[in-house]
Amino acid sequence: MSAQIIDGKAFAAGLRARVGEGVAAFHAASGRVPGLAVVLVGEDPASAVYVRSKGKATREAGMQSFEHRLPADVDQDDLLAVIDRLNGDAEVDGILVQLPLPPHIDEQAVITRIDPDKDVDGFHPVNAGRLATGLDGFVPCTPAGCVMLLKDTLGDLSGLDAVVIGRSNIVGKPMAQLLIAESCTVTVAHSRTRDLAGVVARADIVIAAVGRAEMIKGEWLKPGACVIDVGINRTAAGLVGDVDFAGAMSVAGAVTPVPGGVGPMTIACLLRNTLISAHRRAGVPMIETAPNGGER
Ligand SMILES: Nc1nc(=O)c2c([nH]1)NC[C@@H]1CN(c3ccc(C(=O)N[C@@H](CCC(=O)O)C(=O)O)cc3)C=[N+]21
Repeated sequence: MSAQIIDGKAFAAGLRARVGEGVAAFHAASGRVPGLAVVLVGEDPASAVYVRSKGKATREAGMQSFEHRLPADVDQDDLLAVIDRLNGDAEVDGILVQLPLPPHIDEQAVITRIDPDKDVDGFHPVNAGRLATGLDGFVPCTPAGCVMLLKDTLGDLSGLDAVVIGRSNIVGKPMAQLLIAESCTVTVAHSRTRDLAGVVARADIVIAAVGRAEMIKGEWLKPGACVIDVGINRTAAGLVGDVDFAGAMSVAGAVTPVPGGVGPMTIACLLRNTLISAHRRAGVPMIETAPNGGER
């Protein structure tokens, strides 16, 4: 038996096309085009690639892309001044500061400086609090994309056992919040979890976000489980996820590939959040772009 491969790349292309239609409708209603500002500090090649593909996707959706490149040794105060300027710029609906930042910069101070109502990454503590309490805000893009793929694959998630492996502020914690909101029974596992294999064995839904190549083994899975692999690990053998893909394929019901799974959804959800922000800031009601509801 072989699992269904969840085609995140195709789903994300559809979502980006609908966001593009939403951009055109917003332009017709408001006379302006949504804008996303991306700030890149330093010249890390992987980050530069991501920033370039975000800029390209932003323009393809009909939005404005503002790119700010700062040297690796930039003063924290100068970076904060750039954020202040973007916070006050009416053309900018979304601000993304590419992470990680160089070690001399206080990442939390930078994230907290972004206007929560332009924080399309959903990393500001105000947005984390809104998500935890069920208020409208911005949901982090990777977990939002994972929920869309889960609903597309499984339909209603209510009552399912979900295990989130990883407890980062960016993926694991917001992922758990979203699954709680979908009425799953949620377990959050991490590096100190005892008997990870035993925890995974009970799960109808497995979200792997540990950042360790092929750590989650196919034999651990409950037969028929839906496996969402958030990992992107560069190895000698190429790009691999946090899940042993071949092993998972012979036990699971459905699996996301790496690449072509969660990654493209992250960018599509970033564009969707920017469109949502533009509508909120202009006071224009928005037509839903996610096929299965999407997240706040
Ligand atoms: N403030 C901030 N927000 C982010 O959302 C953010 C960030 N910082 N720092 C870096 C990570 C990483 N990230 C990815 C986005 C898309 C793919 C993606 O599209 N991947 C493709 C191609 C992978 C490849 O070939 O390299 C795929 O998985 O199929 C991957 C990774 C966003 N990040």
